[in-house]
Amino acid sequence: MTSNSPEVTVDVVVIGAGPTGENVADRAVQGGLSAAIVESELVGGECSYWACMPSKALLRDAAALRAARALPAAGKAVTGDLDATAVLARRDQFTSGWDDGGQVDWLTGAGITLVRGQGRIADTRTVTVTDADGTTTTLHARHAVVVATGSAALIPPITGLADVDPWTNREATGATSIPDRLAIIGGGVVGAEMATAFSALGSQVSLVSRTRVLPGVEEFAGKHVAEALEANGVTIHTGVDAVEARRDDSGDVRLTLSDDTTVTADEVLVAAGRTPNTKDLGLENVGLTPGSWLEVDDSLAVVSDGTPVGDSWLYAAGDVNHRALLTHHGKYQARALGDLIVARARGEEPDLSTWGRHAATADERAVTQVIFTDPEVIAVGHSAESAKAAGIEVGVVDHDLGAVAGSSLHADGYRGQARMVIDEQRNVLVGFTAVGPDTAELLQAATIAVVGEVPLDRLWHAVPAYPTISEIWLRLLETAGRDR
Ligand SMILES: Cc1cc2nc3c(=O)[nH]c(=O)nc-3n(C[C@H](O)[C@H](O)[C@H](O)COP(=O)(O)OP(=O)(O)OC[C@H]3O[C@@H](n4cnc5c(N)ncnc54)[C@H](O)[C@@H]3O)c2cc1C
Ligand SMILES: NC(=O)c1ccc[n+]([C@@H]2O[C@H](COP(=O)([O-])OP(=O)(O)OC[C@H]3O[C@@H](n4cnc5c(N)ncnc54)[C@H](O)[C@@H]3O)[C@@H](O)[C@H]2O)c1
Repeated sequence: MTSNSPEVTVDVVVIGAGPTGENVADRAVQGGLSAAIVESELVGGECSYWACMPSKALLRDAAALRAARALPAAGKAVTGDLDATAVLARRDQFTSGWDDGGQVDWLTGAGITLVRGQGRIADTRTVTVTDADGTTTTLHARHAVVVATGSAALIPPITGLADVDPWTNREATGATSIPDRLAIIGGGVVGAEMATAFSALGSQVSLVSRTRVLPGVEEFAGKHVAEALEANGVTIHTGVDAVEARRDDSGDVRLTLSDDTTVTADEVLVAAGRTPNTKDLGLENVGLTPGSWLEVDDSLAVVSDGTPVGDSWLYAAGDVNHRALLTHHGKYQARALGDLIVARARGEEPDLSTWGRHAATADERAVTQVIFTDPEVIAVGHSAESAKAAGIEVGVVDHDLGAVAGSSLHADGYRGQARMVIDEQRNVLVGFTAVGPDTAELLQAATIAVVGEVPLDRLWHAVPAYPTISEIWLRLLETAGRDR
């Protein structure tokens, strides 16, 4: 840093302008504080350009086509295959051609100062930002520094993998053409969604996973997705690791699996989990370990050995704190945290009670997720297994989602399943999972039931309209029985 490098003092400095960082800064400004946000790549973060939005744009046309083909007359009206070029062009619209001008306009309009460059924590409440020209700006925060730097694809230590130029989520969501053969390492959410997308767009997909498909959700949901992927021509290898990768002279990638099987492909996508963006963040300057996830307390203050760093000036939200690697949970944390920083700046005590204004209670009790595979998976709160592990007296109620009038009207041969996980002592829902075509929009009803801790007796009065897929609620309640 040179002596004449710019110095700026604001109330709050946020490092990382992904969905989380943008929302923390916005809440702080709405609360009357000044905020600067530091971004080394594109304002909008991974979600806007290489994750949620482009991946869903790659999936949407195929989902619409499937829905039409599940009906006899509409199916007859649909001829031909998906136009992959048109799908990629629509994806480009959603990423604005990887130009963040629109999001920068939003930031500016919200009264947030954008500082472009790599942010590093230099000292207590001090962040240095080095831009592409090497110029360093020093930002001083009167109240708080928030780390919202997100995560990147984890590249596992597989022999030869780095040498085959593997795709990560960035190359997959930004693909400019569809490979004839795509091998995917990882059967989690990214692997399953990208297998759905690329198989529909014309790739011959091989999915390799150490675990079952979608290990993070109830087993029945992953099973439905795996069966559908196989029915769509995806070859699935579960219970195996990819142990070696080589690209031969013809350009083919050969993956050797732990059961000695070989998978040959044109490209290999690594979807084996995430690593925190904390390697080059100056964590060592405040006694933290570079490259680690940032552990936080209930106020989202970064802790080291269980104790907040300094006097709780350093916070972490979004993927980087590893609570729930989902955009909407990062934004939820951001709203609580932005308001908490404002409260503390005003000398007010934050409300960190369960479901209190400044507590991110849903991260523990009601994480919500939609997995946009074929069929879709929705989940909120506990699975049966996680509820048992949490010491809850669990009641599990399952029902065939296809055996509902609304489902049978929705699509011929509709297949799916739904599960309620009940806390028997309190007679409330603590978890809900469903798998089936077009279930995404059912999730919020379940979320309200879980977050509202609505007694099952009262849920009987939430009358689902006939004939909708939501009638699954009535079927589940009937299966659970009214005299509980
Ligand atoms: C393929 C894929 C699909 C996904 N789909 C969904 C989905 O459908 N729904 C969903 O809810 N979630 C989805 N996710 C997860 C979602 O993308 C993340 O949870 C979300 O992006 C996290 O937001 P964030 O703001 O914490 O971090 P990010 O979006 O990663 O943003 C962090 C920002 O910080 C910047 N940054 C990092 N380090 C520095 C530094 N030192 N200085 C300055 N700037 C820095 C980065 O450039 C980035 O812009 C998906 C993920 C993947 C990989
Ligand atoms: N729709 C959504 O909400 C959505 C979509 C995509 C991603 N995401 C989020 O992004 C995060 C990352 O997703 P992800 O799929 O990368 O990670 P993940 O942790 O969900 O799954 C990783 C998978 O890779 C497997 N694996 C790891 N190393 C392996 C190896 N060497 N060989 C074979 N298999 C291996 C694991 O067993 C696991 O099945 C998730 O937490 C998810 O919440 C969300």
